[in-house]
Amino acid sequence: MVFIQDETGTNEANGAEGVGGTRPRQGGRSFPNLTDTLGNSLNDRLLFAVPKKGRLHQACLDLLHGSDIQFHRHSRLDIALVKNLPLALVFLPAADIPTFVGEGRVDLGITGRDQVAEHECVAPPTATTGVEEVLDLGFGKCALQVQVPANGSLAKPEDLIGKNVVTSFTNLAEEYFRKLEVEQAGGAINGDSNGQTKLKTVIKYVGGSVEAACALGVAEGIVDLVESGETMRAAGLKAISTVVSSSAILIKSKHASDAKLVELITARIKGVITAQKYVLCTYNIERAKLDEARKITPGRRAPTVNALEENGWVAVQAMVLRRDIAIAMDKLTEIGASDLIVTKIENSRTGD
Ligand SMILES: Nc1ncnc2c1ncn2[C@@H]1O[C@H](COP(=O)(O)OP(=O)(O)OP(=O)(O)O)[C@@H](O)[C@H]1O
Ligand SMILES: O=P(O)(O)OC[C@H]1O[C@H](OP(=O)(O)OP(=O)(O)O)[C@H](O)[C@@H]1O
Repeated sequence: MVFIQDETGTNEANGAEGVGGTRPRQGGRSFPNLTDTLGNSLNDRLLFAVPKKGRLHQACLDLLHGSDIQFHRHSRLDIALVKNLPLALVFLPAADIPTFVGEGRVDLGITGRDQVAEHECVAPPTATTGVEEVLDLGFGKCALQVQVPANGSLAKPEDLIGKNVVTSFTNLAEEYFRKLEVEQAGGAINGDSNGQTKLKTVIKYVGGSVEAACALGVAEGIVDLVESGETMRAAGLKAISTVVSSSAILIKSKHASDAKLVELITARIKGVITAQKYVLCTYNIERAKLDEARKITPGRRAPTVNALEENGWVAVQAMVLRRDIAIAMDKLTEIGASDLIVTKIENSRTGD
């Protein structure tokens, strides 16, 4: 349960500084379970939902740290007041974050794109509800895939029609097999009394260890997340189709209460993400080779070039994608660059 206590009797909101300040409580948001003192302070704060456990949790904490969002989370409490911004963090399961943000109860959130897609199957966005994607955070990359026993007879998703499929993503799985069944029936399948098409495929929910379902005889196939593929291989499964590709995303509500603060947090997070993606490469090169060198390290806008005291030589500095740096260094060395230095970027603001 999400709740908060004021253990010290102090109102930490009074210490909040910076963007935002005291704002009127946003429309429709109420926290009946909160004590008065901290309830008031929460209503003056932007609420930011963060996965409380699982694969995205630590990466989110690192991102908050890099963005200088300072907080102390009391043990067992799912809300933490941020010390240096009018912001409160709400620790929730990744699967629930699209609901809270989509209904405007929480302003910002980080979750997987797969979780947003799963939520939108049952709560399609309207003009006033639903989430808006602000940023792709570049971590938590995985794919929700249809998987079957590697040495079995099933080879394509259509082979699972009418069979048992186990998943934690029942909405996406239902939507996926409904489409397949409609396609197989040439566009028409029997409707039930609500006009909803009746699925032949049986979709069963399990909360975790989905990969065990086939070996245990609960299902002929599963719909589950794959990153490295190790879990799938170890369970003797193979992927036969991808339902959704996912990564962690920053989302916001359509009613976010403090647009300026949302912008500031987005800029900080973007700065940290960019810093993680790039390194700074500096080297010396003969001016005659500068054009070639610029092609290898074009920088984000352009490289910085400074004249060296030594005649005919320049010093170059450029941001290079971390994943490309080894090849760039090989190529620079080949054309005669010297004194190559690669530096980690701690933080950044790139202005785009
Ligand atoms: N193997 C993975 N690699 C990368 N990202 C993943 C992986 N598994 C899950 N994710 C991402 O993390 C999100 C949360 O999944 P996870 O299973 O960690 O959450 P949880 O169910 O809250 O935690 P737990 O499984 O520990 O109870 C997923 O929706 C997906 O976006
Ligand atoms: O392709 P891989 O790198 O092996 O990752 C895939 C596994 O990761 C997730 O489960 P997780 O380990 O989070 O635990 P869970 O089974 O309890 O959900 C997912 O459900 C797969 O089981």
